[in-house]
Amino acid sequence: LTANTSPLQARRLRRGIPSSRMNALAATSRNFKQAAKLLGLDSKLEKSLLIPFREIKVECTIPKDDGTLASYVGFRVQHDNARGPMKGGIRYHHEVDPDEVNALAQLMTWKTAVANIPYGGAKGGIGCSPGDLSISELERLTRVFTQKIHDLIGIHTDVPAPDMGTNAQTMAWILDEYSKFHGYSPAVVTGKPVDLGGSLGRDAATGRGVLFATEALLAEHGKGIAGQRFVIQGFGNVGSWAAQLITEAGGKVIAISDVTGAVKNSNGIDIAKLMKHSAENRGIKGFDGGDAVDPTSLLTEECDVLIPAALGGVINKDNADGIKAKYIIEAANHPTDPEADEILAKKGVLILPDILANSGGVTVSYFEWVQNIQGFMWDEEKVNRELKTYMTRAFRDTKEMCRSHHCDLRMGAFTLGVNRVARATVLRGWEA
Ligand SMILES: NC(=O)C1=CN([C@@H]2O[C@H](COP(=O)(O)OP(=O)(O)OC[C@H]3O[C@@H](n4cnc5c(N)ncnc54)[C@H](OP(=O)(O)O)[C@@H]3O)[C@@H](O)[C@H]2O)C=CC1
Ligand SMILES: O=C(O)CCC(=O)C(=O)O
Repeated sequence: LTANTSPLQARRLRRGIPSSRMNALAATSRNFKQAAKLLGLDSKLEKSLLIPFREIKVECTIPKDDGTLASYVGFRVQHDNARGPMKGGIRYHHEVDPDEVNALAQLMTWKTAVANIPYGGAKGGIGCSPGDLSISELERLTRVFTQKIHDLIGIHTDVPAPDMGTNAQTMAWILDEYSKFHGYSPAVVTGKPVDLGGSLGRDAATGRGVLFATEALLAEHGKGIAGQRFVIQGFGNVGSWAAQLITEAGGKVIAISDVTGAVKNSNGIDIAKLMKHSAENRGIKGFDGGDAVDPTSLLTEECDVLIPAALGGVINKDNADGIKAKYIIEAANHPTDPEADEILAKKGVLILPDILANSGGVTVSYFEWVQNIQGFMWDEEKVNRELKTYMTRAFRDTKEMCRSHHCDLRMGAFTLGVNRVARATVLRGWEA
């Protein structure tokens, strides 16, 4: 750390995250522009696709439990609605900033198009540390945020869902607060509790989608999940489900980290035991089923498959050269900077990009919304079966774009998503 190190860089360095990550919006827009070039998009259409539909910034002031007032900034960026209502999660994290929310909203537009579900893209967030707030403070914050944005979201306009730091309970509060203004509206959010119309299988969906996408990629190389060694960064909703399902499928998870620490066991970590430990101790730290390792070295551990399932920008020009995995499955959103992409491509590392790899979550959110609108509940087997069909098709369509546009998997997915959104935009008549 030097005198010039910003507070954000300092926090990241202490957690072992290289500080030289690119600005999230610059990185995402760079990938978009490369895809637009490969597709030969009209320059005016290109420009219009990049500009968000609407950016909302609200001040959320709540009384804390101790009677003092606290103020937080909330964002919702609605990026594009050419293919349907805008869709995307709401993140509670101290690093939430407008550029990152913008980038994540844009990624949602391409992701829903890659998954071929009838949505556009959006994302929201509140700059706060959810772990430092009590349950009642979190509820008050969520309700105030909903009061500020309720007339800009809706079943056919913008449908939020959970992301980092939020969960089914957060969605239940949004649903309740929104319903005070608009009448009972379960379809206004997805990822809500099953008792309130949530879908069976949504909680596991992103992790399960990661499993299906990984299976599809490995199968191309004559491999299966069984026998592969996995390293996972993040042990929240996505990371923990991915770890469980990979283990059930015969894969060996040899190292995992969360914000409290990292653990390694070359014989394979007992995930059920780690889940119990993590729930009882609020994190991985202190787990005795392996050796505690430095979280800084987790991403460069020797393994077959690396799954970042936490923050953005963690794989960048500082550490890309040290990565030893043969495959990277992007369960997190934008974990890899474009500069790292170039380094990893030269090393022959294959990257399954976020907008394909983690699209299982939004896909089952779509199933949830459909069930709410139909007033009919699917069984979990049907949800998982349909999810597999959607993930496999998205992988196949991406590979087809790779072949026709002579590009890697990231550009295959970007060209697929951008092309579908561009087609819908032109069909709707974008130039009056
Ligand atoms: N939830 C969903 O359906 C979807 C999520 N995603 C993406 O997946 C990623 C994870 O989201 P989700 O699982 O929902 O979030 P959660 O909040 O449930 O979990 C995040 C996990 O990341 C850990 N983490 C935070 N910072 C670090 C760090 N510096 N090093 C290691 N681990 C860290 C957290 O640790 P701790 O708990 O100790 O703070 C926690 O284990 C995000 O990028 C999100 O955008 C993508 C698609 C859908
Ligand atoms: O389930 C959803 O609607 C969105 C999930 C999400 O935020 C994401 O895919 O990044």
